Amino acid sequence: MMFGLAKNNHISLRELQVSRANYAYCYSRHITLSRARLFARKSESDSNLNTIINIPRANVYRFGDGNMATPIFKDLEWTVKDGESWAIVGPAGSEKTHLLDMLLGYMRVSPAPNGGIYPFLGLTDPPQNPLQCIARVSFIAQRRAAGGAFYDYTARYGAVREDDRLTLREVLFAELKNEDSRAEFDVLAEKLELKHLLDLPFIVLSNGQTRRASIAKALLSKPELLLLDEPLTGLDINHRPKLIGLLHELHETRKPRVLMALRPQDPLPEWITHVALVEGQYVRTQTRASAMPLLEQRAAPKTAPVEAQRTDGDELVSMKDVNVGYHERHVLKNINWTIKEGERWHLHGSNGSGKTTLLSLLTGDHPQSYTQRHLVLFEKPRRRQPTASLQRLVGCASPEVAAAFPRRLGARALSVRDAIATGFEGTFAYRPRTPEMECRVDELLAHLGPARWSVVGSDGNGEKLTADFGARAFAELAPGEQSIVLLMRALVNEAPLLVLDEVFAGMDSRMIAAATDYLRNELDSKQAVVFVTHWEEEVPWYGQTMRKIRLEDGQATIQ
Ligand SMILES: Nc1ncnc2c1ncn2[C@@H]1O[C@H](COP(=O)(O)OP(=O)(O)OP(=O)(O)O)[C@@H](O)[C@H]1O
Repeated sequence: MMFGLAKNNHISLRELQVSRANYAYCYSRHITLSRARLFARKSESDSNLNTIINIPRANVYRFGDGNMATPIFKDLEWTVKDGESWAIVGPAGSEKTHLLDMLLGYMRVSPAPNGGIYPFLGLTDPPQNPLQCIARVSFIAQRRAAGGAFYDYTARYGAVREDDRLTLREVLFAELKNEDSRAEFDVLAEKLELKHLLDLPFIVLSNGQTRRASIAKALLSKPELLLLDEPLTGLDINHRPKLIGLLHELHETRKPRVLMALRPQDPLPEWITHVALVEGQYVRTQTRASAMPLLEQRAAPKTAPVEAQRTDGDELVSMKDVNVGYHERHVLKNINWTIKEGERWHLHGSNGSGKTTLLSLLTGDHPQSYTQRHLVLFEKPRRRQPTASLQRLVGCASPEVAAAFPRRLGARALSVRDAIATGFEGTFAYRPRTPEMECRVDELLAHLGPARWSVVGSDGNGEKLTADFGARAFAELAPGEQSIVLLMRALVNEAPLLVLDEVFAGMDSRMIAAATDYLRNELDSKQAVVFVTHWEEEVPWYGQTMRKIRLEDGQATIQ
């Protein structure tokens, strides 16, 4: 439930004003030029008329940066013709996001392409405004998602009264332009498998359900171009091909054209004909055939087997016939599950199958954890286990924690070190630290800090890089950096149980490699882990003795 529906909501107001001003200027210039071209164009070739994206050769800067500053992208040359199907692929989430920002007008392209980035929008009279014709849906964690204060993500677990919350139907209906759009709405709800969720409060939708709803909302606004930032993140294995098929269908009919940013390890959809490979300051644009060998090289490295895990530990969690429901809706049905010391679990199942709900019982976040007949957590029935103790006994990183974590700026901003150290108590507030705590934070920063994953980390300057990173404001970090800091927060207390839900979301390949290495080699053999991902090969213990629990429609199968 962390993904807001507002388009581009991670852009600050200042940036938005600047870019709107820039767009207003470009748009009026675009209108003047396009009108002139519209009449002159009869003599132009068809191929010019079919240009969707046009950047002949340019550097790309942040607004406010002069031409002498280091560009975000250098010598970018990119032309997209109508009928071509492009994907932006790159190991670093932030670089792909910058390229999408540029397409949205949030970066300065120098020299500005004659007639604007999107010549095809200038073909009508009057020309269309790019700001209103392009929609972006982003699935990576938003940099300032929670703003300054912590918000109570557990509200979702209450039995929300359905009449006092905005339903999914209401959220989507707000996008309908007229009565005719109703029929399209029905088709879209069917195709994105949202029909059965329409009358639920929007707040209770699972991560995957929220992502599908975000796409529906963007499509109902009828853009000419839909930009999707890592659309496969958090989608279950069945929904991925369905979504990719739907996007293909839309792209073929140009309703709308689709451009998505993918990770190198995501399968490249069959219908993609061209790839813009983003690495550092350079974007290499090429055909699918020439990009494939490079993509295969860059896919996340497979993990090799290490030692078998222990199976003779004490019980940390015991659930018998656990049920969770809201009115007549049963979300968990008679779950029996025991977690012992040292066990490594992969929890998986379709979107909406109940994984987050199950984990919220372990972390004590769910009010119905108190009413279970048999839910024993760390040798005590849940009712006798205070929530504050559970917060210390369970190290947790999840999309919910990421969305709720405070992102204050200014005097009360949490530094990276402060943010990691909140994990000692499992809270979200600053706490003074003992020298031992400082040492533990140092240890984690050495293993998981920028010296391990930053592109400038290997030049012998690791200590300074780590120290500087530790002092930075958490709220100012890129989304992938925030994700790895929140993983460190979950690990810092060396809790007996770790709950790691979609922890790699938004991380770059190098960060994932460092985190995988830590989880495989540095945990105490007594620590138990529940790892949640829709990508089995991402589980650090993939291919080894690993326990699996699968949820389907609220029922568990232990494998
Ligand atoms: N308060 C509530 N009232 C009604 N239904 C709810 C409520 N909270 C959650 N649900 C429903 O419970 C189901 C399970 O949600 P949950 O978030 O546990 O799924 P999940 O397996 O974690 O999914 P995902 O993989 O998409 O994150 C969903 O269908 C969701 O809509």
